[in-house]
Amino acid sequence: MALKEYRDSGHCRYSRERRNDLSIHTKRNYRQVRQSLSPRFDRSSRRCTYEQGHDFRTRDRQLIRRPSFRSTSTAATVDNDDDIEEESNNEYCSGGYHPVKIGDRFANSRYIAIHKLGWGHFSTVWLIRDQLHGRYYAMKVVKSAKHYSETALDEIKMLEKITHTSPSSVGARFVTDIADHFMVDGPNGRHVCMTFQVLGENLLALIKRYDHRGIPVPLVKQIAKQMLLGLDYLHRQCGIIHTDLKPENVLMYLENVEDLIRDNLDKKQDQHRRIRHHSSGRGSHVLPSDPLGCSLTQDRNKPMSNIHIKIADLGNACWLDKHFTEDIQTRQYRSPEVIFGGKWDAGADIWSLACMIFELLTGSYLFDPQKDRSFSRDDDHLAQMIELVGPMRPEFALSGKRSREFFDCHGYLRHIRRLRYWNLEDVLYDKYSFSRKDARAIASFLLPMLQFERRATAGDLLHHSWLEDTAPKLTG
Ligand SMILES: Nc1ncnc2c1ncn2[C@@H]1O[C@H](COP(=O)(O)OP(=O)(O)OP(=O)(O)O)[C@@H](O)[C@H]1O
Repeated sequence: MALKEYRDSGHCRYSRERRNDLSIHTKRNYRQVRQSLSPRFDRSSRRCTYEQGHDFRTRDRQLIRRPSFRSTSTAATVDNDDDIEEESNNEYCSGGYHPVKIGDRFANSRYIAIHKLGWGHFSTVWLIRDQLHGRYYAMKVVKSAKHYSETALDEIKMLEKITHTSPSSVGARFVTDIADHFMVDGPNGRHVCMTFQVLGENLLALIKRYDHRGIPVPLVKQIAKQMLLGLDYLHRQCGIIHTDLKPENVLMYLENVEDLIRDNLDKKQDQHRRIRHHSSGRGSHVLPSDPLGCSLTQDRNKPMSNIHIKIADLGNACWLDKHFTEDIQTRQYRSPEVIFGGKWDAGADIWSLACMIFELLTGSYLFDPQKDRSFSRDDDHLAQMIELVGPMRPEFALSGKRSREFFDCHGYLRHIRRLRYWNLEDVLYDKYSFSRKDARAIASFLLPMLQFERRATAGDLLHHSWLEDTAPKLTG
């Protein structure tokens, strides 16, 4: 079965299909309908945003603050997915990407471009060598248009806060920090550049490696613990909310990365030389992303027993006390308060984390709402949440700027009246075949993160019994 077909899109969708033979919900239409992307420009935050429509089972999920609707990772290149494999040559234009060539020098010749690691809508990412210390870094070269540069400058402030607040605290190990930043001038304008530690594949690649059947529980526990330590550091010590947590934005850390890079470079250089020669002849700027992360993880069939992750891509992050936009979070990981325009805080990240952990355990989205003739994608999303977690207090449901679009004056959903409850423990047991004991333990860990109000904090969750035997051990 094709990977794309295999990956289902949320247990609730299936549950409705299964249970609603004659109900109004049978009218919900789950055909794969691609809606056109409709750009909205958020003037208050100077950020262009996109709402991507129904596009389930594609690898990449919508991104909000930046006009970013597709990015690719090294893993995508290797898996030959049906994603767009490289950035568009058309975006090498004024305001767009900087045309980096292998061997180009940056920051007064301190850094030299070695090869391409990946790209996003916002930037291209390059392996560079620091000529001063002989170390390797990943360099993000951001598009030059004003809103990209301004967003990147905000990102740098937050990355510097992360880097300097308490680098020796255990949580800091699980969040990406910044090594250097500088500007580069080129034919398409002035570009912000940032350098980072070189990391490996993202967690979506790991989900794929396990054929979307779920990552082994001990590995998921390690990821959950590290994510919570990282988030506790981000939220409590740095005062930062990530706002776009999802498997794509969590990268795997590589041991002995410098040695691995050196081992891999020789064989790749020939290939690059050929590609550079080939592409320059046609006036193309696009070099293929090198699947460095994949080759560096070496034997992909070898069972993994330990994992070390880093929370990455702070490009959509904001301060606890200064939000740049109210349009946050990728659809499937979006919290209810964000959907109905209520107040949100660091708890929004905790909601996303619960969705992410469920996905790591099962290979499926926790929520993947779809629109239909009689209800919107937001209506369906809120309905799925209530079906899983239980009813919302009317005061909570009606507390947002957009609440009246979705809820009547009693706090009931306006457009979807008939709900079928299916609690998380039963979903894990019935649909995903966890034992009753495991299902209960997982649900007891995830449900405090899915509370509509008084959601657990990262610090609270670190002490949950589900993570008791998982490293790193907490002191004190
Ligand atoms: N530190 C790193 N080490 C290795 N590869 C990296 C690193 N950072 C980013 N990459 C690679 O570059 C790709 C693009 O990075 P990233 O997603 O941060 O870019 P972006 O322009 O912010 O994209 P997006 O459209 O996702 O917002 C990643 O998918 C990954 O493959």
